[in-house]
Amino acid sequence: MSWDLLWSLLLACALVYLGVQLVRFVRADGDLTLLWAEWQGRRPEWELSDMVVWVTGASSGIGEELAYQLSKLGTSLVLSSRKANELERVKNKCLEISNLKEKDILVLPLDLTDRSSHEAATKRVLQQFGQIDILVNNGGRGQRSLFEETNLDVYKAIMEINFLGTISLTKCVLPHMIERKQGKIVTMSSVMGLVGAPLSAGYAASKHALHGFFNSLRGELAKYPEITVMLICPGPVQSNIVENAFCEEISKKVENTGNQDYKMATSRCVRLMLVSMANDLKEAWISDHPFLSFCYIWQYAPTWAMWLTNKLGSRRVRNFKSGLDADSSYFRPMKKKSN
Ligand SMILES: NC(=O)c1ccc[n+]([C@@H]2O[C@H](COP(=O)([O-])OP(=O)(O)OC[C@H]3O[C@@H](n4cnc5c(N)ncnc54)[C@H](O)[C@@H]3O)[C@@H](O)[C@H]2O)c1
Repeated sequence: MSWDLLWSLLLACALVYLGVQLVRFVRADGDLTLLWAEWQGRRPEWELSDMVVWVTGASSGIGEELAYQLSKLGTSLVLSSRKANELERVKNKCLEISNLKEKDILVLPLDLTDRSSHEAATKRVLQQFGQIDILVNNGGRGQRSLFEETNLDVYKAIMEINFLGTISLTKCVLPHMIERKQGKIVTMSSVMGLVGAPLSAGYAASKHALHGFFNSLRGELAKYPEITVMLICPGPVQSNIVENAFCEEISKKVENTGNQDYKMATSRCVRLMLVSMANDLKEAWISDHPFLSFCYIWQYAPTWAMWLTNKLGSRRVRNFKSGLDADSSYFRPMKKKSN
């Protein structure tokens, strides 16, 4: 074989390899550490069964799906949110689809804003299971309104739920994890904890606050290497988040919740959360493109990202002002992975 032929073959192989990597990157729905963990890392099925997991916001959306996927892994569950009936519904479905028994699932209604109740709730969980291996701080609310038109009470309320409620529950559970020198504190942030976007200033602020808080707390816990502090940052995911979002006034509801087809399937988001938990990832970005690439641009070229945000954001605001769903008119439904 001549050298020319050999070089051509090598070049062709290299191009195919680069092509495959490019396609992988374009189809990616997680950051690079997460994709690596999914490909080569520990399986949730090996790591998470037999644990006790406390999920807040378990009555709908991501928290509800998390309860289902965890139940199939055999984890004991504590299901919390404000809505007892909905939690019972989720519990019954968990019992139906898994081998868990009645005693393995505790329904524990809890309001994140009622901070004085968090200590007693923690005691109740310990009384039932004797331990908490994972706390998933998932409960939260979105916001969709312009700053100029939004009452300050809305910003106060969103910080009470998404930030103060989350750190209050963490403060109650952490001493128990420290005593055992092990545990995982998994907090639901968002792509909006990494970037900003018009109409969501209060929501983005509450999620950015979680990053500042938990990234600092992780340092304080460095002497307990078996305690992991994790931040999960999903892009748009199918759930009730828009329906439940705050608007200009506390009592007002979002008028047009729009079409959810373009969003990531809830089951896929939760599968990637489980992979992140099994592999102790400190931060995981879970999102389809273009939101995922937006996170990279925001990190590496913030000024360009902000220029882009202004371009795309002004259309978002226009949609919102004309009564359309702010987002869905941007995106064509994309073919999605379901798990
Ligand atoms: N769906 C998305 O596009 C998306 C993207 C990024 C991050 N998130 C985050 O995921 C988490 C779950 O949201 P979701 O999308 O499933 O929305 P969702 O509205 O379907 O679920 C929110 C859950 O939080 C609970 N909750 C709300 N206020 C509460 C309170 N005061 N006390 C206790 N529980 C309360 C609700 O009852 C519900 O169970 C939230 O923290 C949200 O910010 C969602």
